[in-house]
Amino acid sequence: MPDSPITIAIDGPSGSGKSSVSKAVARHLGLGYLDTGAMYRALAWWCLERGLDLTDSAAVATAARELPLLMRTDPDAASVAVEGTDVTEAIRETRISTQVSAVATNLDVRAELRRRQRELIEQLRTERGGVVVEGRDITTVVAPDAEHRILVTASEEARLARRAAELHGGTAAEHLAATRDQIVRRDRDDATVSAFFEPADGVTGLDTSELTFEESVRAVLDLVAGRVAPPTPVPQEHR
Ligand SMILES: Nc1ncnc2c1ncn2[C@@H]1O[C@H](COP(=O)(O)OP(=O)(O)O)[C@@H](O)[C@H]1O
Ligand SMILES: Nc1ccn([C@H]2C[C@H](O)[C@@H](COP(=O)(O)OP(=O)(O)O)O2)c(=O)n1
Repeated sequence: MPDSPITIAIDGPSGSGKSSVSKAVARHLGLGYLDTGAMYRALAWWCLERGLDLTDSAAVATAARELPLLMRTDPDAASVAVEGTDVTEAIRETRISTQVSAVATNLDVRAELRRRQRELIEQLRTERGGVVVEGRDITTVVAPDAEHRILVTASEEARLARRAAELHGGTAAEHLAATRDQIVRRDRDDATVSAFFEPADGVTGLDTSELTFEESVRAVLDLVAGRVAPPTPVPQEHR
């Protein structure tokens, strides 16, 4: 456990590598791991399970407040359960990936899930010495006071290729086309409620386009250890 609690906040668009890198960093540092995207996905899964229309904002907001969600935050055994059902795999299905933005762009939903995320972060700081928490609005809204704030990015080409390899086992043209909606359209929708393409003031950008997975993990560990200088603040008159 670190001497004093730390929160490492990581944001980024889909396929930038934030989930896999965050989990590896948490494992390496012995911290908790919180995947906030999984919380939005779990809510989408539960709403569909109950036959709710995802465009019915009031009904979905009520579902967010009632959601019986259990996030397991051990990076070696991270899982998500809703009402006692393990949905870790189910929430990764394409039907969820293509519909989750309808839930994630509901502002009442965001308020409720942010409240839960902050509670979990506090709990992990107390009980585990800290947390690596990743999503779209962690560096800016959920945990702007985090000890470390990083925006992981990658070119659209790299993100498409990574997702296509994960989902379809290859980067052939038809795989890339099938993946495009899940990445490009979803990021565009999600970007209407969070800013995750450019690092906010004080947030360090990390472009993983040309890095291997191991290099990305090492780059985050180096930033956290202070081995790489954080970005120089832009003087006021140059902003
Ligand atoms: N340089 C890299 N950094 C991070 N992930 C990479 C890299 N190169 C390839 N990958 C792979 O790309 C995928 C990224 O997926 P994921 O971590 O789920 O991204 P995100 O959470 O941003 O959507 C993983 O399968 C990961 O192993
Ligand atoms: N803090 C967060 C985390 C995720 N979201 C949204 C964005 C996505 O559409 C969904 C699912 O996020 P997730 O990180 O699982 O998606 P990817 O793994 O990057 O494809 O939730 C959000 O709005 N705010």
